[in-house]
Amino acid sequence: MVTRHVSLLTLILVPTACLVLAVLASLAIWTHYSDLRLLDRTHLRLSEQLGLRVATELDEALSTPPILLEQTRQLLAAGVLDPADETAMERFFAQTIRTYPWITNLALGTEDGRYINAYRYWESPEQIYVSNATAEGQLRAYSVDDRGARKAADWAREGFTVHQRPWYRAASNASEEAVWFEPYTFFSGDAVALGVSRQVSLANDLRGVIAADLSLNGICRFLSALELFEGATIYIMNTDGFLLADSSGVVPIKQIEGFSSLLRATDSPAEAIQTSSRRVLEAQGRLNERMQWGGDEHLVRAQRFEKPGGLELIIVTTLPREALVKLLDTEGRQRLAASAIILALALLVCWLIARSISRPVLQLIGATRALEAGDVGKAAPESRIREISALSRSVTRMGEHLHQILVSLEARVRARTDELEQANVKLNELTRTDQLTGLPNRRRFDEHLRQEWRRATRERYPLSLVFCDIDWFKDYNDSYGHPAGDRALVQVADTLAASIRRPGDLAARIGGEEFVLVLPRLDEDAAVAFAEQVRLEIFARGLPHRASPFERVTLSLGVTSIEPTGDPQELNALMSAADQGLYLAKSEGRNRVCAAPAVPSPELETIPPE
Ligand SMILES: Nc1nc2c(ncn2[C@@H]2O[C@H](COP(=O)(O)OP(=O)(O)OP(=O)(O)O)[C@@H](O)[C@H]2O)c(=O)[nH]1
Repeated sequence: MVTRHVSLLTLILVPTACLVLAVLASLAIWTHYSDLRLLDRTHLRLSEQLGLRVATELDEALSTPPILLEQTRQLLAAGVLDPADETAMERFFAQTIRTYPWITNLALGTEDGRYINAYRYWESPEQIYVSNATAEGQLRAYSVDDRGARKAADWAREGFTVHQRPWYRAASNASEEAVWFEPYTFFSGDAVALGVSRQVSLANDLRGVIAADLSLNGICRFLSALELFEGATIYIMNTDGFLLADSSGVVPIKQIEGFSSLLRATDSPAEAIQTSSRRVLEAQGRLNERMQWGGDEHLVRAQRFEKPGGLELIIVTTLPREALVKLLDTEGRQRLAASAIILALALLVCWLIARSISRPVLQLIGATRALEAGDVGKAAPESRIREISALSRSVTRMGEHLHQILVSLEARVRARTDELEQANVKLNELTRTDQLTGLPNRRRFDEHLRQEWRRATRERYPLSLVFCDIDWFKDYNDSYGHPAGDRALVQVADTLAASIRRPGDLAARIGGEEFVLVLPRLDEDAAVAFAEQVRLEIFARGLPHRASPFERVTLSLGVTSIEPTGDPQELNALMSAADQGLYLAKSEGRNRVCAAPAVPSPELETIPPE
């Protein structure tokens, strides 16, 4: 099976990156769904809060007319104000509406048909007017100054019947409670007004009706000033479906042939109002549902607003879902960007971590490969990671240990090699030495003879060879025993060894009781003299030999000499001549020296020089 290898960097980087991606993706999904839930909650809460704010504002604005009516009623009842004193009444009305900027009209109508009022137009609220009508229907209007005194006549009209006015009729049909009458538009066409009227008792029990009107344009301004996001609408209508105020910033009035009138919400040019109002009216002003228009889903919330005196209004908010989603999308994009940055940073950190782990590991691999290659002296690289550092120190120690082992091994091998070499020298020596006598043996003799023969050839001097053989040695052994024979051999060997003193001379044992002397630089005569000397020395030692006619141990010696020319047959000739000399010595009675000339002959077996 083939093992697939993965790098440490990949092993750390890929799973960590996948993990980070998975966490970010789960977070994104979770956030998305939690955003949607939050969106729905926010949607609802926002429309509730908007409705509440509008209701509060409306309540405050609409609380003024009834208060003014109550104040006027009390003053009339107490006789402080006298309807007969028109000038005082006018001034009181003019000064009162000047104090309340949203109040557009304060009026009194009496049962006997007289009428007194103060009013203002919406486009020039600073300018106050008064008007008054006689029981005969002559109506006169005047502008007034800051103190409420008539400044100039404004306009006049005949045939004014106060009892026909809607506000008068509304109150006179009711009890003494304040009654809200139908909303109306200013004949100037720039405001929608809402008013309240009530019956009052005047001096001498004469009954009359007082009324206070206020413009809803202030509410319109308040609605348009609310910070609604794009596509959101808020409007107020009455239960008959007439639009009183909305957040568009335009007063909801329709103009037909120079006359202004109230606009039905279902006729509004604003799609949000037109579409939602129908459903709101069907639901009688209580609604909280999602509706679809303009390609977006809207949350439509309607609440009723009621005040004593029969005022029933509906406050409607429509909030598009898309706008909120867009807000969330902006948030989402920011979150996405932040996530991308976090992801990039996380990947960078992963890569740094992976590299900080893999790099020292790779360096460690390098160090162990160096160890493998035999480079044991190097320290493994250090790392800041504790575990890798421990591993690195361990590899270093292993290297040092290996180094020590190697050094001691080398020392031991050197020592062993030295010992072996010495043993070899010794062994070599032993293989060239005769064990019994300690003299060089046959092998050493052969080497030495060749060596001296080559040198004598080179340097052109004579080379002599002497074969020595103990006489009647078999009988010696037979007479004295083999160990005694050995001792005799050793004594003869000692004598021979002692006889040679010059470099190049050699005394060797080449057979049982056979010895040889190699004598370079001696010619035949000198060699014969040397051999004679040796024979005499052995003889002189007087080693007893009862089986010998000389009654002592004696030597027979065969001498030969040559001036070598380099002919390989010369070595054989030397050997065979020395042997021949020895044969002569034996055959002529033993205990003597005989010489034989060394003659190289092709019949002789050739001893190779090496
Ligand atoms: N003790 C002892 N005897 C040895 C050794 N090597 C050879 N010999 C004996 O030497 C004797 C040699 O005998 P031969 O070759 O017959 O010669 P020889 O008796 O000396 O007679 P000639 O040489 O003719 O005088 C043999 O009996 C061998 O056993 C040795 O290392 N120790």
